[in-house]
Amino acid sequence: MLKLITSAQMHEVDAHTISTEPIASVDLMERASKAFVCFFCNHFPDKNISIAVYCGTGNNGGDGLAIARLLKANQYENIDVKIARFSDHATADFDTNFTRLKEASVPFIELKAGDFPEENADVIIDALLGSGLNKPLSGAYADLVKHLNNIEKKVIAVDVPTGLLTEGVIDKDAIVLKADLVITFQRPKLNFLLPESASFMDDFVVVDIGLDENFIQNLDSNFELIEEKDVVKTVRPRKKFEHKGTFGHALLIAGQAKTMGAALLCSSAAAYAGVGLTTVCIPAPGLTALNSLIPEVMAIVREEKQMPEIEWDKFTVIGAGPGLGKDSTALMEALFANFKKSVVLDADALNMLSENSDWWQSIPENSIITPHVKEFDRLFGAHTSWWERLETAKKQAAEKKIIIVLKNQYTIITTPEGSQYFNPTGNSAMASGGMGDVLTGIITSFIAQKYAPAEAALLGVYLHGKAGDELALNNRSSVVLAAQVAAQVPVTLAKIIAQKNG
Ligand SMILES: NC(=O)C1=CN([C@@H]2O[C@H](COP(=O)(O)OP(=O)(O)OC[C@H]3O[C@@H](n4cnc5c(N)ncnc54)[C@H](O)[C@@H]3O)[C@@H](O)[C@H]2O)[C@@H](O)CC1
Ligand SMILES: Nc1ncnc2c1ncn2[C@@H]1O[C@H](COP(=O)(O)OP(=O)(O)O)[C@@H](O)[C@H]1O
Ligand SMILES: [K+]
Repeated sequence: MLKLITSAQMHEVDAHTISTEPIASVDLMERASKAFVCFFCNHFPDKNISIAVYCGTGNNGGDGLAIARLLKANQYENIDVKIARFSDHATADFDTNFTRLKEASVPFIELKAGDFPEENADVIIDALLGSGLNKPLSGAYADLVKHLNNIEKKVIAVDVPTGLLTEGVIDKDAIVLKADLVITFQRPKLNFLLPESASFMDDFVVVDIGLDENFIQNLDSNFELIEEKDVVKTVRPRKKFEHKGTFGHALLIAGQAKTMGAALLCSSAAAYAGVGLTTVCIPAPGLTALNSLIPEVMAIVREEKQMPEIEWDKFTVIGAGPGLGKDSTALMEALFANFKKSVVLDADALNMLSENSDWWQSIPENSIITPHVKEFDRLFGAHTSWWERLETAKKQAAEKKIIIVLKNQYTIITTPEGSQYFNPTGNSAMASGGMGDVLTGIITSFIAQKYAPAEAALLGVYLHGKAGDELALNNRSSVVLAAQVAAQVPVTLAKIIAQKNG
């Protein structure tokens, strides 16, 4: 896991690294600037492009000055620097780099508030403000950023897009210099992982600047980014002599006439993810489709008005909700009355739960809910920002002793203990119907296979996204369908297990 930290903590890490490595802060700035330039040179190999580096007078601006000098040393000849000296304050490392810039004869001008020259460069490097932002942009900075946004150039931001808060509620009307790419130092900033950042930046990459990792990992933060090695550590390869009884029996309660596909998708995904036995509880019209698509899955047929006979004790885990419709409250109540092990609730199970809040007290501890944003808000009330949703998830997971999987580009898994794990896998080719149903099947399958529910959630979310990445990225496919992801899971899983075996 990579611990994710606030800007204030990042400043602590800088200070700690400077004093204990030890390294002069201006040398750390040089190291950060080199890391930026190294990525930039690979990304923009054409040395003839014209580049304008906009610098503030803090350390982000200091980085900008060092970057301009290093780019010139790397044979980028068409460089000029624009310094936004809108106050008397400049950091010592800015001043040192200003002297070095002049020594290296990189052309520069100092901008005057309200009088900005025309910009003809191909690329703008944004080194105006970084993680030191402590209030919304106003005055000359706001004017400059609006001016640069209007000219619609390619913008590469240093560490943070100017004007974007790295954590806390992002104001959707904030004045931010929109970046095509952010080359950020050491860690993704928390807000880069929340959907509101999409209005201000298209993408980011993280470059290592050699800060003290041990110190970062020991900082007090409940936010973590899942790494592949965590998943490699968690998976358990199958052993000789293990049989279907070893891998549990999952029941999925899903599907209705119009949305039978959801039942097929979640139950097949459970089977592909390796559960020993899968049963799906569906209405009769789904039976032929089920048997044709995936004969390995067994069925409990339910009639419209009649409760099906379910031997609850037979099942290791139950996943409920995909395509279920909202008129299955009696079945859900029977589930909660009869089944005391972890359940996985998704889709219509969550929609019914939001209208039957007394069910909460019957949901077994360490159960998992997998809402997308609308289901989350239906359950816990409307939110105006994702930062607030993070706080709500933490509070609700602790109060209800459940694991909350809030789905998105970077799905967030919140445990009852208050940890919040961001998942890095997955891509927009997966934004297609049925994808969540597959995730429900996968997580249910891992619980059946005796992974602890939090492990099953982490493993399931990571693998689901990774399977989608393999399909979309390796095949250059712009759309991936849910059934393809389900069928890819065993392949993805095998690659993870192979890493474990060395
Ligand atoms: N040793 C370090 O601390 C390192 C810092 N690095 C760079 O330093 C940056 C952080 O530098 P600083 O802390 O100097 O901060 P910034 O350069 O981001 O901002 C400079 C100053 O601007 C002022 N400011 C904040 N919000 C403002 C607003 N809305 N309008 C006008 N002025 C505002 C603040 O006084 C702030 O300290 C990082 O983003 C990174 O680019 C890197 O060089 C790596 C090492
Ligand atoms: N842009 C994306 N990047 C990563 N994952 C995505 C993206 N779009 C969708 N997904 C994943 O697909 C799933 C969609 O779930 P959900 O909205 O419940 O779909 P459905 O209701 O159609 O089954 C989630 O796991 C989500 O993380
Ligand atoms: K910046």
